[in-house]
Amino acid sequence: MLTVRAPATSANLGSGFDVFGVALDRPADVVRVEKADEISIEVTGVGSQYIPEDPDKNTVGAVAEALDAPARIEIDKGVRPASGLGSSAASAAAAAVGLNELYDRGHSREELVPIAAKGEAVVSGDAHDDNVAPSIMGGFTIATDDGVTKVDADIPLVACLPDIVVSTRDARRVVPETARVEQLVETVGWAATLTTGMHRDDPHLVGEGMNDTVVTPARAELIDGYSRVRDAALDAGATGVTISGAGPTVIAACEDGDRRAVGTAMIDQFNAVGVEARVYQTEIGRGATLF
Ligand SMILES: Nc1ncnc2c1ncn2[C@@H]1O[C@H](COP(=O)(O)OP(=O)(O)OP(=O)(O)O)[C@@H](O)[C@H]1O
Ligand SMILES: N[C@@H](CCO)C(=O)O
Repeated sequence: MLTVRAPATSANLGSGFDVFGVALDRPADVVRVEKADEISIEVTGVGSQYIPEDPDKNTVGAVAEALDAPARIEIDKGVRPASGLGSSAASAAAAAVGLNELYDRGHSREELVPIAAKGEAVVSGDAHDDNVAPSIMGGFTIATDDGVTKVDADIPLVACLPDIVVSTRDARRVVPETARVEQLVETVGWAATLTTGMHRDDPHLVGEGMNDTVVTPARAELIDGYSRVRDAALDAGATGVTISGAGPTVIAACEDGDRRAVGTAMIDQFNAVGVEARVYQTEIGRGATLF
């Protein structure tokens, strides 16, 4: 049996809707694959009771189909589903890397990205690459129709996951259909600033670029306490705060020594509105690892 660990990810980062993503050092899914005559899936771990084992409904089933790689697939979930931490993508990324190796398909990591994204289409109706790209390749990724550009960045992060469920499918329904030209201009500025920050390992530039006036305000309505959590994190030293992926996780960039204070401030504010939450003090990490 072959084992793969694929990390949680945070997509969008404010200004990079459906384009930017980062691999998080933790949490992660662990997927084991073994050749078989047909696809079978077993799911254990965090939130496994909400994850279908039917290959037509699980992201890894679509990946096995796309690679023509029937297998017995065991998923040990470390990333809670419907979290905004790329839970469905972590399993898909791990399966893509594992099955590619198991069947010696010879795809590069970049070539595996659109294959793993077929799994995302199963759950959200849309094959966006921004979670699977960093989960497979690691670092900060820019995923466009032309491919994936990766930067190995070193930025401290805090991800605060409240005990609320927001499905990507629902969160995509509230995305506005249009934006004003001024919003386009400011978004380009923030995205360029964030990308420069990643190249320089500068949490201040990254934080400055974690801004968005189009998608994030619409989605914030789905997350109880979002504004107060964001304000408290900034007061505690965060350099930027936004919704992670489709939410409900809230992600903050900060200096190394500020992670604990930022995390505590975020949990306190979720608790103040009656929502339990947990924090991952993390950083940008590596992509899927084969064992
Ligand atoms: N292997 C899998 N792991 C997790 N969720 C899965 C998997 N296969 C199917 N699903 C379904 O996908 C949905 C969760 O995916 P969704 O994209 O909404 O959340 P997420 O991956 O945590 O978020 P985001 O993409 O915003 O970071 C759940 O309905 C879950 O049952
Ligand atoms: N870019 C996607 C990530 C979630 O899968 C979104 O925000 O809807």
